[in-house]
Amino acid sequence: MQDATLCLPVVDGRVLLIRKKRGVGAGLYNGPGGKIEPGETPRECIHREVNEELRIGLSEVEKVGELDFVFGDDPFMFVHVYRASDISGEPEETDEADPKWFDTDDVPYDEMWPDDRHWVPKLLDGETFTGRFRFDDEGDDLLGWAMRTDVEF
Ligand SMILES: Nc1[nH]c(=O)nc2c1ncn2[C@H]1C[C@H](O)[C@@H](COP(=O)(O)OP(=O)(O)OP(=O)(O)O)O1
Repeated sequence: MQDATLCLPVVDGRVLLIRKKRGVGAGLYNGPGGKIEPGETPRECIHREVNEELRIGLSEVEKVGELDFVFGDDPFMFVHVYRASDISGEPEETDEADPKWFDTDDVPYDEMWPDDRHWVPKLLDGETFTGRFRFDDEGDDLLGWAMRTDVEF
């Protein structure tokens, strides 16, 4: 099972997403983040990834969720989800990511992973959650999901 992180910065009624240029989910909008490296904590990972992908810092970072993705019968990725209430610096386009701010009531769910419409609204509402999402073998279609809210991390 691959461990990874995601962060959604939410500042002044807008959420910062990236159009991913390569890797898993390339072409989709997503929160910045990536795979946890050996010896790294999830928190260290999210700060490194956000700096690498957007050249910004995060502040007031809170863990809000854990997501378990399964492709077919195989575990695919376990993702630690963070929400940041502030950033430092101006998001820049890099060879990994193109940043874009969206109003929190205008999130582009049709251009995101299909699970996102189930958990991103909870993050935006200030809820905490765990979720398990089962896709087909290729990871294209979401076949089933279960979530819990009000989880302590
Ligand atoms: N179903 C899903 N829904 C979602 O919102 N984010 C998902 C997801 N499945 C994977 N992700 C995210 C989690 C994590 O932030 C990211 C992992 O993508 P990558 O493997 O491209 O990561 P890296 O940036 O570490 O890649 P490389 O450095 O290119 O190996 O994709």
